[in-house]
Amino acid sequence: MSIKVDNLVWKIGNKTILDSVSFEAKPGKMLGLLGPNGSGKTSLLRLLAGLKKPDGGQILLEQKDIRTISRRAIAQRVAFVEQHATTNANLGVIDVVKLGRFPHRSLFAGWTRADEEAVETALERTGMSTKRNDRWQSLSGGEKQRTHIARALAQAPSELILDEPTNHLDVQHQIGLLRLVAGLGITSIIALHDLNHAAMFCDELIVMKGGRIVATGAPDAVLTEDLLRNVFAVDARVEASQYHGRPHIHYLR
Ligand SMILES: Nc1ncnc2c1ncn2[C@@H]1O[C@H](COP(=O)(O)OP(=O)(O)OP(=O)(O)O)[C@@H](O)[C@H]1O
Repeated sequence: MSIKVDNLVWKIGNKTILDSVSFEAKPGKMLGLLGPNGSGKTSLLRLLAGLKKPDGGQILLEQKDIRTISRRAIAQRVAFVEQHATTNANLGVIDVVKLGRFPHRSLFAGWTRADEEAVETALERTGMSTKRNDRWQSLSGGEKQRTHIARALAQAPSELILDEPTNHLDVQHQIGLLRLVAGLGITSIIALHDLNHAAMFCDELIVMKGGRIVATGAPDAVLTEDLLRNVFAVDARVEASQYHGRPHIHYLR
């Protein structure tokens, strides 16, 4: 068990945003978080990253309640890329990526070789090496997103949480990013809107609707025609892809 969520409840005022949410993210596996707009994906991810406190239930990180773990200790193992991630406007790409090393550095230690290597590898893996000296403000939406992902990778996390990380990326970089995350071998939880991409790359899926989990399991068990109709309100046909064996959804016109 890497992250375990038990009967989680989160409210804003009187409104219940997350209700009785329970699941496990297995070590080293890629868990896809799906659901229509407003179903609670971002809220759940923010709680998992320790940015919000639950009103009920608990989140366990390696069997320890997240409320008993310090912010710094959480940041040393959990990296979170938010959906509308922004950053201080005057930084260069390399400065943003270096921020990922912050949780690992002690007050008096200088910049180490390990810090340098983590930053270089992260820039390389996200295809941002050649843009290292560019200013944040000069980047395209997709390049900003890739820079934030590089920052998260530089953090060398054991759990990586990504909120719609592909939403600004061209198709090459969407596939590249999903392939990268799938190949990292760390526990990842990733909110996605593209159900075919989720089916192709994720080991397991969670589907949310109205703040509750309505389905969990392997992509072929979860992505049924009934679920697509009932949860996403689309008519579709699902077949096993002859190219990758995972489910492939054909939406009907
Ligand atoms: N600060 C807030 N005040 C009131 N309601 C909120 C607030 N933040 C989120 N909500 C509500 O919580 C619900 C879940 O929102 P959330 O952003 O978690 O959904 P989501 O599944 O990530 O949606 P999307 O796919 O559109 O990004 C929505 O109904 C939203 O209106």
